[in-house]
Amino acid sequence: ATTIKEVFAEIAPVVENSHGKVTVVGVGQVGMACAYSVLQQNIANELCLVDVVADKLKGEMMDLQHGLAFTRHCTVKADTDYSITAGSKLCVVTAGARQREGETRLSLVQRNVEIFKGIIPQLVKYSPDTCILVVSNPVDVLTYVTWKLSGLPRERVFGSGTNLDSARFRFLLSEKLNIAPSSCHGWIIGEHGDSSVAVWSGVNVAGVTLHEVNPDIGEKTDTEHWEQEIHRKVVDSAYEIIKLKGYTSWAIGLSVAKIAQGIFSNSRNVFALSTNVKGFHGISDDVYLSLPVVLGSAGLTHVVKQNLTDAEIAKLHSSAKALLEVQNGIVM
Ligand SMILES: NC(=O)c1ccc[n+]([C@@H]2O[C@H](COP(=O)([O-])OP(=O)(O)OC[C@H]3O[C@@H](n4cnc5c(N)ncnc54)[C@H](O)[C@@H]3O)[C@@H](O)[C@H]2O)c1
Ligand SMILES: O=C1N[C@](c2ccsc2)(c2cccc(Nc3ccc(F)cc3)n2)CC(O)=C1Sc1ccccc1Cl
Repeated sequence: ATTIKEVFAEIAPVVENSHGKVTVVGVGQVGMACAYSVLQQNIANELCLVDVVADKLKGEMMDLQHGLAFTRHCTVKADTDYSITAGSKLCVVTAGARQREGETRLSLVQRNVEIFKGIIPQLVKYSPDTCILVVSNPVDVLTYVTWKLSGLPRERVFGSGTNLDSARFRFLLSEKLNIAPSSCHGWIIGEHGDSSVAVWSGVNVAGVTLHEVNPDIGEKTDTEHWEQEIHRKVVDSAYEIIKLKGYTSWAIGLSVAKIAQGIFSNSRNVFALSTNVKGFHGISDDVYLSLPVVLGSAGLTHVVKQNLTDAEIAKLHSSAKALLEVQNGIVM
C-alpha cells in the first residue's frame, strides 16, 4: 500500500445506522450533565448538541469527543443549526434564561417562551417522530408551551417534572432508613418545585407502607415529623445547593439519562413526569403536572391513577389553577 488510506481497503460504504440519536438543546450546567450521563451510560450511538453560544458549543463538543476512546461507539456532533438534529429519537430541552434578581415568574416564563419559539418548531421540523423532554424551568408551564408549539401528540411531549423531586425524596428516605434509594419507593407528584405533593400513603419498602405503621405520617399531627424531615428537605436542599454551588446538575443529568434509557429500551418503567393531566383527579383544563406515567419507545403509554387523599387532590387543584393563570398570561 502506498498511502495510509490504502492500508484500510474499503470494501463497502460505511453506514451510520443510528440505533438511537439524542439531541440536547442548551449546553449549560444541566445540558452537559445530561449529555455526559447519556454518553457514559451508552444509551445512544449519536449525541447532538445545540446552543446559541457557538464557542461554548464547540468547546463542549470537542471536550466530549476527546473522551470517546473510553466509551462505547457514539458520535458527538454540535451546531447552532438545527439540521444537525435530524432523526432524533429524543430531544432534551435545557435551554433557558436564568431568573433575574427579583424577576416575576411570569416575566421569566415569557422570556423562555420566546426562546422556545425558536427551538421547538425547529426540532419537530427535523425530527417529526421525536419525543421531547423539557427540563427548563418553570418546567410544568414550559412543557405545556412545548406541547402547543410542537403540535406533537401528548404522549410524546413531557417534562422532567417531579422526577428530580422524587429522586431527592427517595435519597432522603434512604438516609433515614439506611436502605438503598432503589428500594425506598416514594412518589412526589404535582407541580415541580416548592408546591410539590408527597404521596405519603404510598411510601413503602418491600410493600410495607410506612403509613400502615404510622397512620399520621405526612400529617401535621405526626410526632415523627416525616413531612418536615423528608419532603420539606427536598425543597430546602434545592435552595441549599444553589447557595453552595450556584446551580444543580449531576442529579438532574442522571435522572434524564434514566428517562432516555426508558425510551431507548422501551422499558415501560414508571416515572414521575410532567404530562397533560386533563381528566385526572378531577382536573378539567390543559395543564401539565407530574403523575406516575409509564414510558416506552413511543413516549407515555399509561398514567397511574393513585389513590389520593382529599388534601392531596386539593393541592393538585391549587397548582392547576396557578399554572392555568400563568398559561393564560402567556403570549404564544
Ligand atoms: N426541572 C428540573 O428539575 C430542573 C433542575 C435543574 C435546573 N433546571 C432548569 O434547567 C435550565 C438550565 O439550567 P442551567 O443551570 O443549565 O442553565 P445555564 O444558564 O447554565 O444554561 C442554559 C443554556 O441555554 C442556552 N440557551 C439560551 N438561549 C438558547 C436558545 N435560544 N437556544 C439554545 N440554547 C439556548 C444558553 O446559551 C446556556 O448554555 C434552567 O431553566 C433551570 O431552572 C430544571
Ligand atoms: O435543584 C434545582 N435548582 C434550581 C435552579 C437551578 C439553577 S438556578 C435554580 C432551583 C433551585 C431552587 C429554586 C428554584 N426555583 C425556580 C423556580 C422557577 C424557575 F423558573 C426557576 C427556578 N430553582 C432549578 C430547579 O428546578 C431545581 S429542583 C427544585 C427546585 C425547588 C424546589 C424543589 C426542587 Cl426538587
